[in-house]
Amino acid sequence: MTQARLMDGTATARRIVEETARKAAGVTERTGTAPCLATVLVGEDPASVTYVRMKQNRCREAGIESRHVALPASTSTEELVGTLRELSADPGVHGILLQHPVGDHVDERAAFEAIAPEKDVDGVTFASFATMSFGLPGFVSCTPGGIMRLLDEYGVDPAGKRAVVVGRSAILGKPAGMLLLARDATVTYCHSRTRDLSAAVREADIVVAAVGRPRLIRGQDIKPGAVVVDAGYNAGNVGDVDFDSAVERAALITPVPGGVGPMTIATLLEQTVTAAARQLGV
Ligand SMILES: Nc1nc(=O)c2c([nH]1)NC[C@@H]1CN(c3ccc(C(=O)N[C@@H](CCC(=O)O)C(=O)O)cc3)C=[N+]21
Repeated sequence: MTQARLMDGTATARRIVEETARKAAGVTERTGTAPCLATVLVGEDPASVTYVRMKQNRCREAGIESRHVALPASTSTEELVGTLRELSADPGVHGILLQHPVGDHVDERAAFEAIAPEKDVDGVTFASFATMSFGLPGFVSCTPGGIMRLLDEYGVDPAGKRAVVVGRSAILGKPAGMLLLARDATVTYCHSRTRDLSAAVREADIVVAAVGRPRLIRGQDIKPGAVVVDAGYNAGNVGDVDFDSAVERAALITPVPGGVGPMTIATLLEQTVTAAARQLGV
């Protein structure tokens, strides 16, 4: 068996960001206002700080302004909701990203729901989940949206295929399965209560690993010729897939880093410019 072909998220994301930068410049030229993304971070978790900084850097490269709101770890649900409502009402802000996680004492769902749907460029609100589930136009969760774009880029049509999503989180596993379902895949969700995960994964034509368990999915569980998408983000840039063994069985596989991560950010930028264009009437 030959080794899998890599799905290059870095190169694909770079093309998307370049295209997004052209669109952002168009919006700025026609309206005199640059697209603006507000990033909200609760606490100082080093990984979250790094991710938010990467998002801001990509924004700058694409001609998107970013406005950062750093809140202390002690922030209450009410305070966070208040901040997000203000940003939702602020005409100078076109997109809002509340970095997950927000801390156990905060009601993250209540916070997400304080984001105006038209500014939900991270695709975390119930409104966005509904449109994703029905395959209707709207903002998609950034990592799942980035995954679908990468599959398209590499000619993978989910229709009729067995897709197994490992993980069911609100902004990753669950919407990833919904987007695959909307594209006519036969979707199975696996999670911490699944019996015989290996048996389920072995049935998959498309595997999306999104649990945050380093190297949980091994090559021996991959059906030969399957498409393997590693959406796990764990400390030290280790994915949820054991790449070295999986690459021997898969037909296509995403590396970590350089796979799903850059696509997540590219999707966020693209949706921010779309939101700005709509709000500015172009
Ligand atoms: N509301 C919310 N939306 C998110 O989309 C969101 C979030 N919260 N919380 C955390 C996760 C994680 N996440 C990543 C984004 C980019 C990379 C990424 O680009 N990683 C690089 C490597 C980064 C490095 O070199 O350190 C890569 O995979 O090539 C990784 C992880 C977005 N998330």
